[in-house]
Amino acid sequence: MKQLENIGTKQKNINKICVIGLGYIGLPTASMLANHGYYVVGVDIDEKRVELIKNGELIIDEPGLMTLVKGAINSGNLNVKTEPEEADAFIICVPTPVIHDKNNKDNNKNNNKDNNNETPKCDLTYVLSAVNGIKPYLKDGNLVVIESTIPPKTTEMIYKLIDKNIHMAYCPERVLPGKILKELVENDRIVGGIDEESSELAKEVYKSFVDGDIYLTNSTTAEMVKLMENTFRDVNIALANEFAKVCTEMKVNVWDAINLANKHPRVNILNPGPGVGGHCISIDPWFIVEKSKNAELIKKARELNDNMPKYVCNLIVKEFKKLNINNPKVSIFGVTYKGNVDDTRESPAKKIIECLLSNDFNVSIYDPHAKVFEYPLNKLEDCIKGSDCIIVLTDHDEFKNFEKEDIYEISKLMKHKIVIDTKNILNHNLWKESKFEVKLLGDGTTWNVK
Ligand SMILES: NC(=O)c1ccc[n+]([C@@H]2O[C@H](COP(=O)([O-])OP(=O)(O)OC[C@H]3O[C@@H](n4cnc5c(N)ncnc54)[C@H](O)[C@@H]3O)[C@@H](O)[C@H]2O)c1
Ligand SMILES: CC(=O)N[C@@H]1[C@@H](OP(=O)(O)OP(=O)(O)OC[C@H]2O[C@@H](n3ccc(=O)[nH]c3=O)[C@H](O)[C@@H]2O)O[C@H](CO)[C@@H](O)[C@@H]1O
Repeated sequence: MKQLENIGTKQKNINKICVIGLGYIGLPTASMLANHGYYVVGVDIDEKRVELIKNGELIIDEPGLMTLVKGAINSGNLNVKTEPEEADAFIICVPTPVIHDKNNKDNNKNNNKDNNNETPKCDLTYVLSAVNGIKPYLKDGNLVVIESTIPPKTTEMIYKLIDKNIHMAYCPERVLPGKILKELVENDRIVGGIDEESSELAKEVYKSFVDGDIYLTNSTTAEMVKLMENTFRDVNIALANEFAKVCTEMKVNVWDAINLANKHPRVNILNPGPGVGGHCISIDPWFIVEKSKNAELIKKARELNDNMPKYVCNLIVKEFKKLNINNPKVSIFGVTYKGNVDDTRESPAKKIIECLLSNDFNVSIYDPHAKVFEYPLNKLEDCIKGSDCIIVLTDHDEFKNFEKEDIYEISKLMKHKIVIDTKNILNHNLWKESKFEVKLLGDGTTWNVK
């Protein structure tokens, strides 16, 4: 194993870049680099995905992405395949999900209070296998960049595993799904090199397409910065969710209360909802909890958000008992983790559906964006036929834009006219005009139970 400071002279010209992992992050990044003059080899272990990309077929529902990808492929600057090859730089964009490790001794040590020995931790399997995959092609002087979100000190750990005289940096990705192409160019970037030379070299690569500022730091600080950004959002959403629960108890409308509280010049409360999903905010804070014994608030917020689906389900179950509707048929509107995206990873809808099914509800699902889901997806009409209630779980534009006529047509197909809005996105007056009883998450005035 080599020491961090033991780095010799390194080559500085980067012309060819290998991007490992062609998902939501790797594919836009590879295409962007290719469209900015680099020769890029995009690598994914998923053969089907590689074939689809080669044929210019849509694999990710992200505005403008496929045009960018097709442009890159047609220019001859982007070649996609299943195996890496020699290059000047390698950028790793593979998944970093969480695993629930019951036997993690660190958990016992770090979280002595309220510890159920199941604190999730980062699954580095994909990152390590990507690193192993590029090892045979690495040469002295190459640059290796990790973009995958990882726990603090992981870049240093991986650097020590590589038996070559390379540059290395952690450059977290900060783009917002739904606005990836815009934010890829406009966002400021953090580049955390294993040393200053590595930071400078990585900055040169990103400078080719980033209009935002590029800030240099060390790799562990960059790792913390990424995790702190998503934790900040998670903790603030947890606060909004807790307010929703309290307001339901108090028979207050949390949305009105938040709106009024946000009139204060230094208050900006986020939106409550059925839970926090996606491959980022719902998992990244665990990477801090895993490494630190001081992350009490972060852990609590994560648990609170993770419990929202159960809270929503229990509220619905109790309300139906009160309404005396047995074995209700409910129509779920939206199962992606948030509005106008196709990604269902860690979606709160999954947990809510599981819970409703276990309470003998009949469940049918409509989602105009989701392509793959654990449960069958239906057309709108099939989903609502004979239904007792619509439950809106995702803020898709299609739901916001229902017009009076659409709602009337929906109402004709339903058995009972109840709609539960967990995102506060429907035009409630229009639904009421079609004789719907509207129940709003966090509005205690609309629920019979609390
Ligand atoms: N999705 C986001 O909005 C977002 C934003 C910022 C950061 N991130 C982080 O970026 C990373 C990637 O996330 P994503 O959403 O793009 O994931 P993704 O699942 O969409 O894509 C990852 C791709 O990597 C491929 N892959 C897995 N192992 C591989 C290997 N050894 N070699 C080559 N390919 C391999 C998979 O087949 C998949 O196509 C994660 O760490 C995530 O936390 C994601
Ligand atoms: C700090 C930050 O902004 N990071 C972004 C985030 O992207 P994201 O798409 O995961 O983030 P969100 O849009 O916040 O959605 C997450 C979940 O929270 C729910 N939600 C949201 C707001 C709210 O007020 N109430 C809620 O309940 C929403 O429905 C959904 O389930 O992580 C990416 C990867 O690291 C980053 O790159 C990207 O910058």
